[in-house]
Amino acid sequence: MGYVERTLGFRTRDLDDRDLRLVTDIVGGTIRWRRYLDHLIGSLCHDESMFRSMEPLLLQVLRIGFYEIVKLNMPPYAVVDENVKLAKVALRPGAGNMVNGILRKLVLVKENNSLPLPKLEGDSRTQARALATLYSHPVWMVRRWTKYLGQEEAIQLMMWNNSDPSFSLRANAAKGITRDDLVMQLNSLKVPHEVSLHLDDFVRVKIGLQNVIRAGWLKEGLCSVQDESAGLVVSVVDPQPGEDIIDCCAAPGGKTLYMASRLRGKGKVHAIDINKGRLRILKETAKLQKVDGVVDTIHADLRTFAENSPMKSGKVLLDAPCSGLGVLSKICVGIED
Ligand SMILES: C[S@@+](CC[C@H](N)C(=O)[O-])C[C@H]1O[C@@H](n2cnc3c(N)ncnc32)[C@H](O)[C@@H]1O
Repeated sequence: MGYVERTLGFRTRDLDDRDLRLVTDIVGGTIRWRRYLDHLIGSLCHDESMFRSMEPLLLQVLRIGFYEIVKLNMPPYAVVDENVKLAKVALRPGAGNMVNGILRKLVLVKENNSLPLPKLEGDSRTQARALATLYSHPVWMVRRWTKYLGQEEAIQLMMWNNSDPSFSLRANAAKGITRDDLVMQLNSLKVPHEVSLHLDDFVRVKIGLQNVIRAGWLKEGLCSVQDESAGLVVSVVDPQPGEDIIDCCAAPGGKTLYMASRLRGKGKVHAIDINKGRLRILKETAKLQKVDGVVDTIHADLRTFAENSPMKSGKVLLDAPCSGLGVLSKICVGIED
């Protein structure tokens, strides 16, 4: 699920759809582009020490203003006005003057097409540092991707990471929900969507996830947020009613639950995981999604599990821990060096 949406939670309940999307975008965008924004803010401060010693809240207000002007291309003077007000309310009147001064400098350099950004030149280390700023990624990541993929592909990957993520929803067949039901619900919520080209139960959603959350469909287990890529893995396993399947690194259960729903009440998915807390989430979600009858959770370390347990199955899924770098656009974290 979108981490930003989840973090904002109830604080946004009084906003209309348009404002909600804007807030979500600003929060996600300022986190994603932090390195880039901080570089610009630092460059437009009088000196390095002014930037280094800036109060966190003031820096945050500036990041919002910079993001709105540079990345969202919002009307600059409205942005200055709003963020000056914000600084005055959040901090004190004097902070408004400072925000005013720095944002106006930004408006000027942007209008003159002279944003103080690093040039892509020099040795590979210098270029990596420039790319890290331009695309707001840690230097080590830029160096690793440039080495393995080449500069062009590394840039494409970083642009993808910083783009707005899209999500997929899976209709929960175990609760009698078809994709058509899900589409009808999305239509009634006015959430733009398109059906998956690859998976019968999936619908793609770019914006409006908050509306789905508010409608309670996720809480009631009628559908779940699941990547199509995860769904495709399950398609390869192709669970059939009556089968016994072992899911070796199962929690929090995205693939287990989809496999379970495809068993149509007959068979078992044996869900093994070393992490008790994550396994508990899996168990609770299985109940919510009405597949608990075909899910058997096993708290165990896979490295020793096989020695003590003679479990056999024709189908075994191993979704081992990974770096998580493939889902950066979705989890929207500030990635540090
Ligand atoms: C990539 S996640 C699995 C995601 C899951 N398949 C899904 O679709 O939601 C990897 C999981 O492996 C588990 N894990 C790591 N080492 C393990 C071990 N030695 N034995 C069992 N599970 C392990 C972690 O606790 C984590 O939940």
